[in-house]
Amino acid sequence: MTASCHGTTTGTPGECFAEKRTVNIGIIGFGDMGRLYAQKFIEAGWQHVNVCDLPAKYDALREELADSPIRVFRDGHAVSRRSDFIIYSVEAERINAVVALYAPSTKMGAIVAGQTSVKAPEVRAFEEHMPEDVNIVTCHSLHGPKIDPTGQPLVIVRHRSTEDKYHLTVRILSSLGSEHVFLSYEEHDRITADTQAVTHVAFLSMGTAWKTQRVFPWEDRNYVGGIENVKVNMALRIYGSKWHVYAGLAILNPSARIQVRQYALSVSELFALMIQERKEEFRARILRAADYVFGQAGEQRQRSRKILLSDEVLDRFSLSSVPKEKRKPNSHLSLLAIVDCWHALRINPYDHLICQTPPFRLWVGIVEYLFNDAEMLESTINAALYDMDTRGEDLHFYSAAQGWAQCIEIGSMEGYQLRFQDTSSFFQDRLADAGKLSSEMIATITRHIHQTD
Ligand SMILES: NC(=O)C1=CN([C@@H]2O[C@H](COP(=O)(O)OP(=O)(O)OC[C@H]3O[C@@H](n4cnc5c(N)ncnc54)[C@H](OP(=O)(O)O)[C@@H]3O)[C@@H](O)[C@H]2O)C=CC1
Ligand SMILES: O=C(O)C(=O)Cc1ccc(O)cc1
Repeated sequence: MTASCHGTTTGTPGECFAEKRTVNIGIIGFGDMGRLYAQKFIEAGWQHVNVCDLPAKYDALREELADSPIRVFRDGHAVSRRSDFIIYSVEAERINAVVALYAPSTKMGAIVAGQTSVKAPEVRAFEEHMPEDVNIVTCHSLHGPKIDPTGQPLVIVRHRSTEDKYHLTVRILSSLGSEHVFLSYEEHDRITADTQAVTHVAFLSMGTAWKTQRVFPWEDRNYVGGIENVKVNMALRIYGSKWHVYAGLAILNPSARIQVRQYALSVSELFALMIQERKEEFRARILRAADYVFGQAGEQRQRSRKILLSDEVLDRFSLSSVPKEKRKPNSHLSLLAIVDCWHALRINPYDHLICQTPPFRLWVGIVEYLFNDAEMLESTINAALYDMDTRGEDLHFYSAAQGWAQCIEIGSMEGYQLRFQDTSSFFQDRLADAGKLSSEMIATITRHIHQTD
């Protein structure tokens, strides 16, 4: 084994060959993310990857993985006893119960990590149930299971660890090829409350608003082209995913309520100004928020832009066969409200790009697109105040956003599930197409960003 595999994180996969033959990696929860991680560890040359799901799935998994180097065990006890590094990749809502169950079987001196999207409950569970000799270095991949982890952010939280176990963890996680972001668990939860929980509320509310109007947005010329494509593709992408992922990260994150509450308040206060046609107040509030988030518009009335979505990329990814017509003015209440929300909470979304998920990157991208185009922003403000078609749509968006925020506020997982499934079943015929198209859109935009870095 070379020196670089001892106590440093700089060893290349080749240099760490010996440790890849001896270290046992464990994964408890062989769902979408557990599978992705197991595959990546095997591809990187780790020879002992031990996995389990619920005992009831043991036989089926053994059969499925009969020809795979991944080793299947009956339960988390069997995985924990033999593994040096163990990742819990289960539903956030279950993390405490699952950790409590398997913690006593953890190998002495091992490292435990979790993949849940919210870290406070996970760290609490590890602290409460793990023996004191166990190291806690946890992680969170900020992308879904169908996205290539290469270059995507991977948060690593060193919570309680010796130096060598911490570096071993980083070397193991380097197999994913992601960009490491080192944070405390509190920082992680504060930032992801914005990059994930609030972003999802905006897209979920768009979906619910379309559903209550019985509108399939890909059939409606108002939702075709430009930033509308991002709204439609991302909303449907979320509704095509597992509800527990979104419910867990919103309801169990202690910072999410504060931020979601402010987003709902921003929607509500802006909507009140709109329907009262209080133009001066409304316009001044939007521009103050814009100055805070994007800086003062300079001589060319340009504000700062970092994501730089192009018209060509935006127009390329449409679910619709309806031709794009001249852009119809829209209030973009969802976008105005997020800038107002960032302003109210003194959040700089560009600082949060360190924890960007694909939907957040696109969200910031379309917001800056709107706020950078002075003409479009003025027509948006006018539509918000005086366009009666837009007002009807905004009423539905307003109601949906309040409903989602209340559901998160009261912390109802069941309510979240019912609301989520109610809207996703309305769109069910197009969810698969939207998932594919949005992944292509994300891949194109990721390439574009890396080329312009
Ligand atoms: N999907 C995503 O985009 C991302 C998800 N995450 C987080 O990663 C975690 C896993 O998500 P994901 O893989 O998508 O979810 P999945 O539902 O696909 O996987 C979770 C798996 O854990 C199993 N499980 C539950 N209890 C136990 C147990 N006691 N022992 C062993 N296995 C158990 C579940 O079984 P069953 O289904 O029968 O309950 C399921 O197969 C979540 O906390 C999520 O928030 C993080 C980043 C991205
Ligand atoms: O749509 C996507 O790609 C996502 O952003 C998925 C996602 C869901 C939960 C996470 O904790 C991280 C990423």
